[in-house]
Amino acid sequence: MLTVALPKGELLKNSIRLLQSVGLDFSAFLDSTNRQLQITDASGQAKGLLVRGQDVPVYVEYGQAQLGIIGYDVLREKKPQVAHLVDLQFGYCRMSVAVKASSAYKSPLDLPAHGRVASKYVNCAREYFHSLDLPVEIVPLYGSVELGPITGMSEAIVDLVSTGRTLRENGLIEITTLYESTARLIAHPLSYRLNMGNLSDLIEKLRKTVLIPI
Ligand SMILES: Nc1ncnc2c1ncn2[C@@H]1O[C@H](COP(=O)(O)OP(=O)(O)OP(=O)(O)O)[C@@H](O)[C@H]1O
Ligand SMILES: O=P(O)(O)OC[C@H]1O[C@H](OP(=O)(O)OP(=O)(O)O)[C@H](O)[C@@H]1O
Repeated sequence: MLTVALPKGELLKNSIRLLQSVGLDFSAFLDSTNRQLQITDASGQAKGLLVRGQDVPVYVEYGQAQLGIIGYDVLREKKPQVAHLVDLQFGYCRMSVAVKASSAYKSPLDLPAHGRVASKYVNCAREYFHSLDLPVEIVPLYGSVELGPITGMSEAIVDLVSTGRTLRENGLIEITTLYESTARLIAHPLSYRLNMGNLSDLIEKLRKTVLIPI
């Protein structure tokens, strides 16, 4: 039986809707009273694993799940050994550099050499500033990174922006975008190559569903 790793949080609802459109019903994961982390879909065709977004590529890389749904930002940050199959076109956000609106930094190149940049996405942040040849200290945080510049701990942040509301309500502005992100369908490379459990059929159905907006 095929196993699909589904991300908790922001991408869960749309992931479940997408799988429902190809006949796989994991809506039990949306029930707030549910504590089961592994369920079989209502038609008995596939198993679903409910995991933290960052962990989806881990289950897929190790082959415990043949398919997974994950934000492109996580793929950029973790560079897992997985097959990257379909842009699912939901979960839009962008990875941006932001600073205090009142600061004099209008571009990342205005940031002081050896200044601090707080981020949950340390690899993306490090790669970006390296590409600018601007040495900065990356301060790893697990969330609420907007507090970095507010408290004076860092000059800037590298973080996801979707509606822009969090930045606005915390007096920050974006000064550049590193890349845009949407949800992606990923697969365990060997299972994909060997077409385990007729994986290609399901992938094709998902691809078609994405082309016809749900
Ligand atoms: N406004 C948004 N904020 C954060 N992520 C978003 C947003 N919009 C879309 N996404 C996408 O949703 C994914 C999951 O985001 P979510 O906020 O649920 O988890 P997280 O807080 O990044 O991860 P975790 O809670 O596991 O540490 C992101 O990786 C990104 O691709
Ligand atoms: O542009 P917006 O629509 O306001 O969304 C952006 C916010 O959402 C994410 O945080 P999340 O809710 O994942 O919480 P976190 O700070 O714990 O990462 C991200 O880190 C921003 O803080």
